[in-house]
Amino acid sequence: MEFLIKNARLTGDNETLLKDILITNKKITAIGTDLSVSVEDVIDVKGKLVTPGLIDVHVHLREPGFEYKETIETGTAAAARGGFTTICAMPNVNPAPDSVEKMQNIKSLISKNAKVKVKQYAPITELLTSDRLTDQKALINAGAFAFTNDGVGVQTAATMYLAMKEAAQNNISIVAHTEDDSLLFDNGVMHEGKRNKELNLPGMSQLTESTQIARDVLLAEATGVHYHICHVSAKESVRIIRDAKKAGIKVTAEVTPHHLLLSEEDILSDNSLFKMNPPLRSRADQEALLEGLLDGTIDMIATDHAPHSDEEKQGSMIGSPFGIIGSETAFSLLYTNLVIPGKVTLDQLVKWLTLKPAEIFNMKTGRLEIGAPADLACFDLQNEKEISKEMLHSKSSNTPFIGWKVYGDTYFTIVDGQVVYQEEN
Ligand SMILES: NC(=O)N[C@@H](CC(=O)O)C(=O)O
Ligand SMILES: [Zn+2]
Repeated sequence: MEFLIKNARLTGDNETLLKDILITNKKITAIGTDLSVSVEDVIDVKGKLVTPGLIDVHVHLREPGFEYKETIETGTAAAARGGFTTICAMPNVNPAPDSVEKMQNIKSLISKNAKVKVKQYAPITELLTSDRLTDQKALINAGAFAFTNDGVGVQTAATMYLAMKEAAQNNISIVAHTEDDSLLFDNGVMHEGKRNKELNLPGMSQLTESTQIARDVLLAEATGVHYHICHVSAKESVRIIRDAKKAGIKVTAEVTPHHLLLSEEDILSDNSLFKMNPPLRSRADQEALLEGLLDGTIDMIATDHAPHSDEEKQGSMIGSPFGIIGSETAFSLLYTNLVIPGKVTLDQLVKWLTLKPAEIFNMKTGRLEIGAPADLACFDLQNEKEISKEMLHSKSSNTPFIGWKVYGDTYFTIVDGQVVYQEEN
């Protein structure tokens, strides 16, 4: 099996230099200008951007247990539609994969239904909410990618400490949704700041996040584990991570597209499409996240694709679940709103979505080089599109970005040399 992608713009090269990429048996086998090979299968992309397939270390596929929101099939179709070729699935499904048997069940659903590469997280503790640690060694043998209780924070320092000690020995990462429930007062639905008061909605303090990060970086230092922080949202968190990195602690962090592109000020009314955890914070927090990404404090961008049904996500924030989808719009939104205005470069954006997660989580993909797996994405930077419900492949459409106009929509996505998404005309 051999095919050729012609006239691709690659990051790192001059915009006008176009290259050809040869794919043989699932691998990239040649990259060059005017590759003179005779293959039958040729896609001429006419100067469109070709990148390594994007990597998303934070998605919710909802299967098993919540198939009305998303399935492995629709969630991976959404990932492919967004240019993602490797995604890491969170364990807050039902039942959560906290035993070998449950992990094997999810792995077999993935091998039957996934359209892109899926790595599966296992819980840090049984049921995600108990203080009983899962059997890390057994779950690693069953294929666990890393350990996280995402959706909820690990509430006691002792539990986190013991989990980290064990993970350090097993040479595996602890990935944390940081939220101290004891600092959550009155069932907050948005950032405790200016706008929640104007809208008369209960707030969630940034302290729930930043204080738990402070605790955890010290535990990470003591145990030597690799500690990765999910969806950082507050400027205080950025400061702690920056200091922890300076101190040589093995901490890494991700930020979502929505926390980079929106703040509480964009919430004009009580609309559940703007409800996510952590919430959109202040303009100063939003700016600190971009600064943190630019100076290397924050390592990568991850979507936190969190589908919920229309019924669940209509009306008020009060009573609706936290979370918005993100796989399909991440690249185009970030390209349009960060690269075009010159806040970040295209090379930086692509690295935060490919090489950085690959390096930190030891993945072979995420690189466009000879010998690498033929996981590729192609984006159309020339034509503008409006984000609409109809274009989405996810089962859900809970995103506040519907109606936004973007450049950089996905043209095609290739996994192991197979086209898994192609734009329809
Ligand atoms: N981010 C969210 O608001 N929701 C996520 C959970 C999570 O990632 O914390 C979900 O599972 O819906
Ligand atoms: Zn989370």
